[in-house]
Amino acid sequence: MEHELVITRRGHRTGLPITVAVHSTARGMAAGGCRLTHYPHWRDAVTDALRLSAAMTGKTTLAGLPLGGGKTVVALPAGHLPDRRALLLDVGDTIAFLGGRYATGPDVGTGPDDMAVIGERTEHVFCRPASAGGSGDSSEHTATGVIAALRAVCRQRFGSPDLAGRRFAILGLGRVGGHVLRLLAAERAHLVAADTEDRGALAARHGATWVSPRDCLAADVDVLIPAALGGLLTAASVPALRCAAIAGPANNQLDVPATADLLHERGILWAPDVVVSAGGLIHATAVELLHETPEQVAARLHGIGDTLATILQTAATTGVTPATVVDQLITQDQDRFAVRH
Ligand SMILES: NC(=O)c1ccc[n+]([C@@H]2O[C@H](COP(=O)([O-])OP(=O)(O)OC[C@H]3O[C@@H](n4cnc5c(N)ncnc54)[C@H](O)[C@@H]3O)[C@@H](O)[C@H]2O)c1
Repeated sequence: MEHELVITRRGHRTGLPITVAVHSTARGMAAGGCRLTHYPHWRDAVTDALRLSAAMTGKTTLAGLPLGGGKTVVALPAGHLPDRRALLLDVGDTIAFLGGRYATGPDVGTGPDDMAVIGERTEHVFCRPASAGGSGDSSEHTATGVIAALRAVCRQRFGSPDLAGRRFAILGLGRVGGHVLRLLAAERAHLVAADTEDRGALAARHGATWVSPRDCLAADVDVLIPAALGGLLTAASVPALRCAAIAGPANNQLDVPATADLLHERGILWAPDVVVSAGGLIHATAVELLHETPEQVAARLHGIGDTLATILQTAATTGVTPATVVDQLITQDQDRFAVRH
C-alpha cells in the first residue's frame, strides 16, 4: 500500500459511505477535491480515490506547494439522491475526523458553494466563495497559469516568449477558456475558438475566428489550447493535428500515456496538463490553507512557467517527452521523501 491513510465512513445523516484517501503528507497537509458521482459500486469509489489522490501528490509536487495529495470520493446512489446539504455535512465531519491531515476543495460534482457547507463542519477546506471567506472561483487563476505556461512553450518552441502575433486555437470557451481568450486578445494574439455551446459572440468580442470544434482541433496554428474535456488526444486525433505545440487547462488530455510518444514523433510539443492546469489549485490553497500574501501567490502562479520551462528544456536535451520528465520528477520527489520517512 503506497497510501498513508484511507478511510471509508458511513455518514450519520445520509448513511452513504464517504471515502477519503490520503496519499501523502510528506510535503505537508494533503489537498485534493471532493468528487460526488455515480459508480457501479461504492468500492469502485474507493479505487478511484486511491488513483486520484496519488495524482494529486504529483500535482502539488509539480506546483511546488508544501502540500501532499488526497481525495474525497462519494458514490452517489442510483435513482433517489440524498439530501445534498446533509451529505456535504457528512463529508465535512469525515474531513474534521482526520484532524488536519487533509483539506478538500471542488471537483467533479461539487463547487465553491458546496465548500461553504463543508466548511460549517471543518476549517480544512478551500475554494469557498468569497462571501464565505474563501478565495472564490479559481478559473481566472487557472487561466493566469495557462498564460505563464504558454510563454514557456513559445520560448521553447519558437525562441521567444512573446504571445503577440502568435496563432492560438482555444478549444472550449467555458470558465477557463473564456479568461484565456480575453488574456490572449489583450496580448494581440491571433485567435481561433470553438465550443459545443454557441459562444460565437464572446469569440467575436475578442476578435477570434469562430469555428467548429473539429476545425479547431485541426487548426493550422502555433499552439492548440485544450480547455474543454479531457481525453481529446488519441491515436485517432493526433494525425489530424496541424499545430506546433499543445498547452491548455483541460485535465487528462491524453487518452493513454503512450499518446505522448505519438505527439513527440509528429514533432508536436505537448506541455503536460498536470503542470499547465495548476493555477486554480495553487491560488486557492496558497490563499486559504497557506495564508500567503498576494505577492507570494502571484509568484507561485508565475512559477508555473518556470517549472514548465525546466521540464521542456530537460526533455529537449535528453531526447525524451515532457511527460516522461514529469514522471521522473514525481518519482524522484517521492523517493526523496520515502528515504526521509
Ligand atoms: N476551472 C478551473 O479552475 C480548472 C482548473 C484545472 C483544470 N480545469 C479543467 O479545464 C477544463 C475546462 O474547465 P472549465 O472550468 O472552464 O469548465 P467549463 O465547464 O466552464 O467549460 C468547458 C467548456 O467546454 C465546452 N465543451 C465541452 N465539450 C466540448 C467539445 N467536445 N468541444 C468543444 N467544447 C466543448 C463546454 O460547452 C464548456 O463551455 C476542464 O477539463 C477542467 O477539468 C479547470
